[in-house]
Amino acid sequence: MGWLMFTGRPGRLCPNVFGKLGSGVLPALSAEMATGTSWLPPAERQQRLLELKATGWVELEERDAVYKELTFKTFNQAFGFMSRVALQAERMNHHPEWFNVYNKVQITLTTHSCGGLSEKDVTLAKFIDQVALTM
Ligand SMILES: C[C@H](O)[C@H](O)[C@H]1CNC2=NC(N)=NC(=O)C2=N1
Repeated sequence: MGWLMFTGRPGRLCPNVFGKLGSGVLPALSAEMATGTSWLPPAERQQRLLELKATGWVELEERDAVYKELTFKTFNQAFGFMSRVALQAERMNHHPEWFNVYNKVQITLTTHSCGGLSEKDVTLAKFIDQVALTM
């Protein structure tokens, strides 16, 4: 698996992140902010991306998403891994885009509702790393 250069793409604002200004000072707590599917503040985003890159995730250049390719010994292991991730994805209501051929699983994480990376992608990526360690 190749490592891509950090593209330096600034964090993008998720639609509705700042809702309607209630009192005029603080942003309203939007549904995205409450569920962890909103834009990550730039400093936090940079820190989380550093952590994910340290475990083999790469930022995609063509869209605001992270990608990782995992190789297992057998199809059974790959499918067992996918089953565990699928159950967690369903619990989180946050689903990976993925592709499997025999013992390889390619995973892309992004958040549809905000069109980019959110806290849920980071949480799911870290869960995926933990599961992969146990296979
Ligand atoms: C309607 C429902 O909330 C959704 O479409 C959920 C399900 N899974 C999801 N998965 C991902 N990756 N991003 C989402 O925004 C998302 N939204």
